[in-house]
Amino acid sequence: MKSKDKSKQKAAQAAVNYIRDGMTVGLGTGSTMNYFLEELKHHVHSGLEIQGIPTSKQTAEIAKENGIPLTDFSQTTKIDIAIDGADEVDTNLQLIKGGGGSLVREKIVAQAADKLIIIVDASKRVAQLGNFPLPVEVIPFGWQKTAAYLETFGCKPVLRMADKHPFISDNGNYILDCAFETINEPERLHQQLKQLVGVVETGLFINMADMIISARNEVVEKMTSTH
Ligand SMILES: O=C[C@H](O)[C@H](O)[C@H](O)COP(=O)(O)O
Repeated sequence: MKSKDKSKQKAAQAAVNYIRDGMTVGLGTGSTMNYFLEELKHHVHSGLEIQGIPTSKQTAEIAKENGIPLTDFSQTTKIDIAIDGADEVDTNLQLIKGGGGSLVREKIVAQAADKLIIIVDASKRVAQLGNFPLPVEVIPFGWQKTAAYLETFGCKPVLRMADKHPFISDNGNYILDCAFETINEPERLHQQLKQLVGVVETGLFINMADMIISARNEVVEKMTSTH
């Protein structure tokens, strides 16, 4: 296993310790989360009783294959904890997410959860956000116009493609990957972009993470938020 994968797995294993019997658990999306689902599967098979809320069709499928029980989000009154990956994490626990295109559902589930734990390999930790192009989910209608407005905020938006066609999110939308030179004020930028008609959501997760669990090979580090 490559060192980055080992690190993702270590962080995922550390996060499973926060899951208790009876919890409703938000299940994020991505390769790091897949390690978490693998780990959770073992605990469920050993008797851990949880209900999962998947943040994507992909995660729902993997959870089902692994025998992890899922529940209907619309009928859920409380999510005790959500676990998810991230593309970048800064020193204030602000995040860029959406590399896998699931940012909207991830953010809805994270917002509904009492606690959000982010699991990453340590290479995702940065002093300042912005090296990773910011995913912004947009309505397909007039996306070129939305992209032009986004550009005025100092980025180069690129329409995400999959097999020579625009990538379509689980919500039927497009993703514009917006490369900024750097993001100095993530909260302000998120608010500004959110105001544009056509923007559904940005991949900036501001003041949402309660804990970051990062790993470099065997070494696991935890950062907790004060917000
Ligand atoms: O849309 C995808 C998510 O925000 C992922 O959590 C994020 O892209 C990190 O994915 P990975 O664990 O594969 O690096």
